[in-house]
This record gives sequence, C-alpha cells and structure tokens, in this order.
Amino acid sequence: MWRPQKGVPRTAWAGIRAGMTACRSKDASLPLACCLGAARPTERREPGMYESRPVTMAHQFPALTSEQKKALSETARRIVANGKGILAADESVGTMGNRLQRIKVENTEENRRQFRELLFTVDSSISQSIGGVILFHETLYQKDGQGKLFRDILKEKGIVVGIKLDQGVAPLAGTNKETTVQGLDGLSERCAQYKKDGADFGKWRAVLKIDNQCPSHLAIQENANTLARYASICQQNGLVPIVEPEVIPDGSHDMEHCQYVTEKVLAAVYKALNDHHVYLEGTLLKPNMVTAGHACTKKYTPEQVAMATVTALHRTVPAAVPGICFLSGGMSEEDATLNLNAINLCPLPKPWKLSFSYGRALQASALAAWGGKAENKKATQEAFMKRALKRETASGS
Ligand SMILES: O=P(O)(O)OC[C@@]1(O)O[C@H](CO)[C@@H](O)[C@@H]1O
Repeated sequence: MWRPQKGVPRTAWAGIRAGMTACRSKDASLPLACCLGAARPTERREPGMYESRPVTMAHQFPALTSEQKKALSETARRIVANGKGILAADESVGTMGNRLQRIKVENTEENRRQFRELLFTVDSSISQSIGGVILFHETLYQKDGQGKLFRDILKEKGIVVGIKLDQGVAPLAGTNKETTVQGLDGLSERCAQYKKDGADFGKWRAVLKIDNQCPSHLAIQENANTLARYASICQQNGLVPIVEPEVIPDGSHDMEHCQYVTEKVLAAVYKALNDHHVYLEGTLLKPNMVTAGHACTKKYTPEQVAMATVTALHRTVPAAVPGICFLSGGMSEEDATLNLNAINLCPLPKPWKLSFSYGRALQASALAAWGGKAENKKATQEAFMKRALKRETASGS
C-alpha cells in the first residue's frame, strides 16, 4: 500500500498519488509525468516545495556555506551580465615582452604600466562591454600617473578585478613535450591576500596540444585535476575561478579533430570539478573555440566554427555554469569577432552566456596605435574602445 514518506510535501504526494491511481485506472487524460511522480500541471506549486524534497546522499561535509555560494554566483553573473566580457590584460612579463617586441618597445615595468594605464583609463562607457579585467601580479599593485591604483580605477567603473593565479607550465616527463601547470603550493595564501587587495576572481590556464599521441590521457587527467584543485582553493577564498583548459591551435589538424579533442578535455575537466566539489554556479569557463590548426589547409566559415564549438560545449558543459568566455588564441581581431557573433547566433540550445575573455583580440590594434609613444594616447584608446564595443554577444537561450 502507498504511504507518504517523511519530508515530502503533501502537495507533491498528491500529484504522485494521482499518477499512480491513473496508472491503475488507465486514465488516459493524465500526463505520463504524473505517473513518474511529478505534480499535475494545473496543481499549485508552493514556494519551497522543491527545496524540501528528500535528498538521497546529501553531502555530509559541505564545501561552502550558502552565503559563500551566493557571493560567488553573483560575482560570476555580474562579470558576464548584459553581453559583457573580459579583458585579459594578465600577460606575464615574458608574454608581454613578446607583444612589445613586435612594436619595438622595450619590455620594462614602466612601459608595461604605461600601456595598461591607457587601457584602464578609457571612458567609463567601457563598462557596458567589459565586465571584468584580469591582471598580472605586478599590475594589481601599479598606479596611474596621478598615483591612483589601477584596481581602484577599474572598480570605480563597475568592472570586476581578476588575477592570474597559475605560475606557468612545467614538463610532464615521458610525454611528447606535454605540460602541467605550476602554482598550487601556497595558492590558498595568495588567494586570501589577493582577495584583501581587491581581486574577486582568478584565472588559471592549462595548455593541451594536438599532436602525435597528444593530448595524452595523462595530460588530460593531470590538467583537469589541477584546474579543479585550483578552482576549489579559489572558491574557499571567495574568488570566482575562471577555468581555462586551452587546446592550442598549433598544428595542421582539421576542425573536426579539434572538436573531438575539445570534447574529451572539457568532459574530463567537468568530471574533476565535480569530484572536487566545485560550485559550478560560481565559476566561469574560458575555452578555445573549435577551429582548425593554424597550418591546416582546409578553411572553415564562422558558422562552421560556431556549430562545432557550441556542439562541443553542449555535450560537455553543465547548464549550471553561468558563462563561457572564449580566449582568442591568436585569432585576428576580425576573426575573433565574427566567430563569436556566429556562436551567439548558432541555433543549438545555449544555456550559458557566451562571451569573450580576449587578450590579443582586444589589444592588438591598440598596441600598434600606441607604439610606445605618449602622444598616441588618443589613437590607442580609440582603437581599444572600438574593438571592445564591437564584440557581439548575446544572452543564452
Ligand atoms: O589567447 P588570448 O586571447 O590572446 O589570451 C588568452 C590568455 O589566457 O592567454 C594569454 C597567455 O597566457 C593570457 O595573457 C590571456 O589571458
């Protein structure tokens, strides 16, 4: 005989009982869902009804309090609200050196500061398209010409401040030159300090390559686990983790191969995040778009890239993740814009915000316009604003 079970609201049981009766009496007017325990569609659903359903195997040792979860998910959603994206201005000293070399500017702390001052002091309307800026350690503590901290300038514009937390790659011995990421030692202490110093999100970039025997099972598992461990530490310290597993576009592989690899990598990452009890609503994903390798002779349209990218994400990224912010991975500014636009127009279900976290695709024109000369301030800021405002993003469906 059917008996109500403890902890289930009476109204829910009424629906289940109606369904069971319908099964017995073969009442074809009742929807099948009633027989599977759902309430009848016309039945009033009371607030809190779902929260009080019995949870089998409830987690005994919650990783975060509800207040911590609320704060993390609010920050994550704020960064990608209303089609906004992220400016990745977190180039390490070495990477910034490569960018400056191209415009024949010396890689000094002062030159890096001057260029970044131009980006951060553009008109406040930039906050309509940029919700977050990722900084490198040195930049979090730098100031503008008037002595004002960059982080305060950004916050006053309503932009969320983020910090690069990984400390670069290290070789995985016995593989075809694959890597893991360093920076877990002391990470909790660094996160706590950065939080005090105004950062509200972090970034950790893992690199996977497509080549002979690559990415190996070891590289996929090691990088997924390291990303998950980083994400867990971030959340414990009140920082929203940006999870960046980049499948790099070096090589002659076609787009289909990139899709296959991207799906394997993302599936492993979300399994690891779950294993580490990471709260997905308080995270953002920063993936590569699914494209052919730079040396591939076959060319693909933005619509093909969009379909392959959204298919890969749709198969692997839970709907609980609030936003997916693509890296630009060496794409031209134009291609990065066209591809992102096509991704947002792709007719597949898209339960997340789809936006950008571009480094090169937001800064290339601005760097070229600057050329290391103070008198190019106006041209530099105009070039940056033009790019930032051109991003085409839209909310998930
Ligand atoms: O690929 P992009 O859009 O230029 O940059 C993406 C990115 O993750 O990679 C760079 C190198 O680590 C970082 O500076 C940046 O945040």
